[in-house]
Amino acid sequence: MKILLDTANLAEIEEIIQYYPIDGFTTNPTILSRDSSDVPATLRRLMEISGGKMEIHVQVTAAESEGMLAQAKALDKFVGKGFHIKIPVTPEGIRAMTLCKKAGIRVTATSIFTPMQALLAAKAGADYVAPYVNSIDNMQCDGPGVVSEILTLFENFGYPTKMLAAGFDSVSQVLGVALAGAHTVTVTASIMHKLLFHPHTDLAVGNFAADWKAKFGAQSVSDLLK
Ligand SMILES: O=C[C@H](O)COP(=O)(O)O
Repeated sequence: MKILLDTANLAEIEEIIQYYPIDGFTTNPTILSRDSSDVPATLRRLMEISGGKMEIHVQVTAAESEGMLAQAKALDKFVGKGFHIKIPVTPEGIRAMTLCKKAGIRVTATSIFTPMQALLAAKAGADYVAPYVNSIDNMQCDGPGVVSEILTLFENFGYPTKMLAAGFDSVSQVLGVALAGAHTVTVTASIMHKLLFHPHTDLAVGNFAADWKAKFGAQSVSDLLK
């Protein structure tokens, strides 16, 4: 399963990529307006970090399909390898997805809340669909369940479209979509840390260090081999 970071906060990103195996970045207009005062510079830094090996998802800001296609073409030329254009599943968006696929641009259908929205995006040629798991949960529906239904639809009809589950607020939601078979998830920095954290891991590591120090003091295990 691929793990992307749902942020354009470069300080956060630079810290996280030192520790975790990250496969790319997703942004949207809200994320970029919150995290960036110079969008081309932010994208350039993401491209440097990626080195052409990671996914970079950037969303259209146009409301109609021709504008979406023009923005997708410009962004695709700017970002290059790993670029995906994010397009919401409005009627104009579905039309834009078909146009972008004809232009050879990889498409992530976004703002998805129902299996039928995902099915229409897949029919329009989307490479990824991005349902917002926590928002679906908060509408008293089942976010991971919707992800699972979408994957069943893709399997039923043989669509190659992949799942990019997004909009998480808990580790259990990420586990839920992973168990459902999501190919990729995008998470905030905070969720990324929580995927690993467990107090008993910290306790165990602390106990190992204390037991070692009590017997061998400051010597390390490799010091003993000398
Ligand atoms: O780009 C999509 C975001 O991951 C959605 O997150 P949100 O549901 O927390 O707004």
